[in-house]
Amino acid sequence: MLPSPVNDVHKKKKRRGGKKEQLKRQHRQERESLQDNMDDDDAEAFDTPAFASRNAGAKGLGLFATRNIEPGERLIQEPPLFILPKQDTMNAAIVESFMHLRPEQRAAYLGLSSYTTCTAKTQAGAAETSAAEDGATSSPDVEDSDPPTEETGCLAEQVDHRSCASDVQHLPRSFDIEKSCKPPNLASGRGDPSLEESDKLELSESEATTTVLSDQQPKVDVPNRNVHDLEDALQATTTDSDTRSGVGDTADDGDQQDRDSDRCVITESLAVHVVNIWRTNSYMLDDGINLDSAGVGLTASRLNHSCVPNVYTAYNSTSGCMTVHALEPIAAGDELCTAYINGAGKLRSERHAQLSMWGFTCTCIACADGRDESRRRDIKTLVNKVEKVKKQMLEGHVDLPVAQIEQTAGDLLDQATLMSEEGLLGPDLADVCFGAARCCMLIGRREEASALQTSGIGILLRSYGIDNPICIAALQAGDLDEA
Ligand SMILES: C[S@@+](CC[C@H](N)C(=O)[O-])C[C@H]1O[C@@H](n2cnc3c(N)ncnc32)[C@H](O)[C@@H]1O
Repeated sequence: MLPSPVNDVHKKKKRRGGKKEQLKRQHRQERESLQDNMDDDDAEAFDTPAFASRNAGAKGLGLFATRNIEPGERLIQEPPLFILPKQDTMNAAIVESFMHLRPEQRAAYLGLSSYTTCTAKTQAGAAETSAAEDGATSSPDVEDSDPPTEETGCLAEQVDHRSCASDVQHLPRSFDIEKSCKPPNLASGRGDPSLEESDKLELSESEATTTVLSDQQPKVDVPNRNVHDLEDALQATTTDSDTRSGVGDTADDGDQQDRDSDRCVITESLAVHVVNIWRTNSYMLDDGINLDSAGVGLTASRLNHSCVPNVYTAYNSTSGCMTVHALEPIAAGDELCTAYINGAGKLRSERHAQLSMWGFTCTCIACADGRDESRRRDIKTLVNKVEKVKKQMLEGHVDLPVAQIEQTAGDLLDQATLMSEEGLLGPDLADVCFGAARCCMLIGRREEASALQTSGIGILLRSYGIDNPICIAALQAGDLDEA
């Protein structure tokens, strides 16, 4: 369209519309160019990842920084292979989701490490052996780790809210936790001779039978030996169907070929392995509001645990991606570690009890022998102390005595300081800041409240990234400029 003189005059008039307009335009341009730069940086960051996967000694594989990393840098952004609602993380749902993956995804999934907490009724030994053969360096001798304090190895307090390795509470009602989830020595029958074969059931009868994801019969008869055999068989199933199709296939043949290559034969042992991989690698998909879904991300699955994590794993419910962000500066060569559990207010023995679900004893800096635990103990005391008041405030009690709110503000500030000193820099710290901000606000300490709110938002931005709905909501609620 040719420029119209009328439009031109109008534009000029508009342009002359005052300095305010000009400033606004300038700001908009600055914002746009900043956004462009950010996009470029992101593209660059994902072209050349800031980390590489390599051997992490006794931990198996791990992810290590290949260059210096800034706090808040997004390191991983990947859609989970599959997601399950938390209340549905039954074995059958896990196995079914696995069967619906594409063959190459199934192969990648089976390449993840698996700690054998659960074994098949008829194959207790085989499943355990296969996990070890599978390079699951995460399956140490149980004698080496803290012994579980109950015969089952599954304590109520081992149920964590961050990850699903300890999803025992979400197993089907008919599922007997006492019998189903055992450390490997018990499961294999080696550790407890009194254990009956029937006690070794992991999958319920209906879940454990051979299942075929196709209306046709499997072309490969899968022997119940170990997971490597099963993987080979799985591979053979797809290869067989691949080689069957020849030149000159019709479109129908193509469809048939697609269906064939999707075919997946599941035996009891493979099903158990699939479930154990889920238990070992799935994350609660923390979108900052709900923790009611879980998923497995191929890259994030290689992150090992530290009780002083330097990265945070989250879920962006808008993009549908799992994300991993740096919580602090990470030097080239350092390992990227996330926290499998929420261990802020927990002492080493409590953390270790929870982590036994993944089959290792943590040796991170916070777990080192002789490490002074007084700071964690103080955090624990404060967490318990403020819990009641926090609950009352969340329930909308505005008539709390000022002295009590002042005391709570002080306690939360102390907790935030201790957590920062302990290197606990994730969203839990943000929660403490927001709690303290709310207390300060209630007693008229507005400036302090605003500073705490800003710190909390900064932590959320570093942990989740600016495009995560939780950050967008926090920015809308808080002070945009200061954040
Ligand atoms: C989600 S996978 C992590 C990646 C795994 N290392 C691999 O090779 O694929 C979890 C398993 O890694 C191992 N692991 C993770 N953190 C560890 C740690 N701090 N110390 C020892 N082993 C660890 C355990 O065997 C655990 O069951």
